[in-house]
Amino acid sequence: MSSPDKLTVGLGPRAYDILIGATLLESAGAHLTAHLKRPRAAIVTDETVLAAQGPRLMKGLSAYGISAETVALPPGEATKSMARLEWLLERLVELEVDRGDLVIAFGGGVVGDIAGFAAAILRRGCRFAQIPTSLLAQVDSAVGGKTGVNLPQGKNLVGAFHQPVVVLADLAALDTLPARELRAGYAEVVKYAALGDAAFFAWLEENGEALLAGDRAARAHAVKTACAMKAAIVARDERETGERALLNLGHTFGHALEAAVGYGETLLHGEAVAAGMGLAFDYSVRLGDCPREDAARLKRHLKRVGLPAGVCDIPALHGVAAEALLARMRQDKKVAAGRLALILARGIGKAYIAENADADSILAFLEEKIPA
Ligand SMILES: NC(=O)c1ccc[n+]([C@@H]2O[C@H](COP(=O)([O-])OP(=O)(O)OC[C@H]3O[C@@H](n4cnc5c(N)ncnc54)[C@H](O)[C@@H]3O)[C@@H](O)[C@H]2O)c1
Ligand SMILES: O=C(O)C(=O)C[C@@H](O)[C@H](O)[C@H](O)COP(=O)(O)O
Ligand SMILES: [Zn+2]
Repeated sequence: MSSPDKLTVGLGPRAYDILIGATLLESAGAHLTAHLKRPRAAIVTDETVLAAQGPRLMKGLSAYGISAETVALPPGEATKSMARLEWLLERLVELEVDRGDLVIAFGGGVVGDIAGFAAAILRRGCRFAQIPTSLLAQVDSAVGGKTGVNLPQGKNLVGAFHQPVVVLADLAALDTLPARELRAGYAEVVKYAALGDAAFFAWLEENGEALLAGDRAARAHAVKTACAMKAAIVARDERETGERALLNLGHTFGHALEAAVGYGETLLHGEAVAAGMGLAFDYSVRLGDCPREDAARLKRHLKRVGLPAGVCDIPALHGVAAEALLARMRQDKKVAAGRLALILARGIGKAYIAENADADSILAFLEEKIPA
């Protein structure tokens, strides 16, 4: 059994390791023991993950004498709600989870975001660990400490920065992830390449399809590359006062698309981000900042793996009012003093923060991009 790869998120007193390997669920107890004050943990998961991967984790805890209480949420984006958060907090209180205990977020980004937020506010703050089981969570959401839930008006509008104490990314868990979910997670992988690493983008063009088809080595490379990039950015800008906003590439448009269709199966977060990246690159071309060929190359790759590259690829959004999307974009957390900020690109691997983006020009752009 080979030992896992280790990266560190260098946040001083809140620094933590990201372990990436193929048998981390079976050895979870070994990696969690140091963080436990008693041999007991509260696992927050969803019903699908519990059925697909739960037995591996339970074995990996009981082998080290750790008992676990489990709270299973319904799967899907709709779970990231205030109502479900209250329900979860009440379950954790019933289980007498205290400040000395560890909450384990075991699942995709939905579980990680809501469980992390619950840990952040339960008894004014409990520690939590991330055990991500989706590609999206392994490459992005489990790292960096953004936690929260959605409001009907917008994504992640309520939340907190709360860092985990450790991240265990088990690549074998991805073997049971449905193909559509894998592809949605792949969009965030493309995001890392598109925002800051042109060589990684070229690697994805060569290896992306193999990664999606199950190539474990390719998955390991993608998880390590994305996590290393995210860890470095988060260590420099934990609370998104500057460069961390680059991780929002595709999200200002994407979150508006997600909220417009309602949170659920119609449009997954990763799919919305893929379409949002296509829009961000196209808008950059329109401003004269990005070569047309780079936007075309990005969109070609997204479409080749089956992801949407714009509103035209999302039938549920055809005919949506541009003003309605812009209104949702105005709820974005990067808005400051009423001014919109967008993450745009000067080319593949060259994202930048465009503060004070022009609302009229965005509206005209959206009107052009939304099919009737
Ligand atoms: N906090 C952050 O930094 C951050 C970053 C990116 C995305 N997010 C958030 O993450 C969420 C999306 O995460 P996601 O794509 O993981 O969605 P998800 O959590 O809904 O998981 C996707 C689906 O796959 C299932 N699943 C997960 N792992 C599985 C496995 N190993 N085997 C079988 N089924 C499995 C889940 O039950 C779910 O149905 C969004 O809410 C998004 O806003 C947060
Ligand atoms: O970690 C970050 O920072 C990100 O922006 C990662 C995004 O992929 C993620 O979807 C995040 O939740 C979006 O953050 P938000 O602040 O726009 O809600
Ligand atoms: Zn995202």
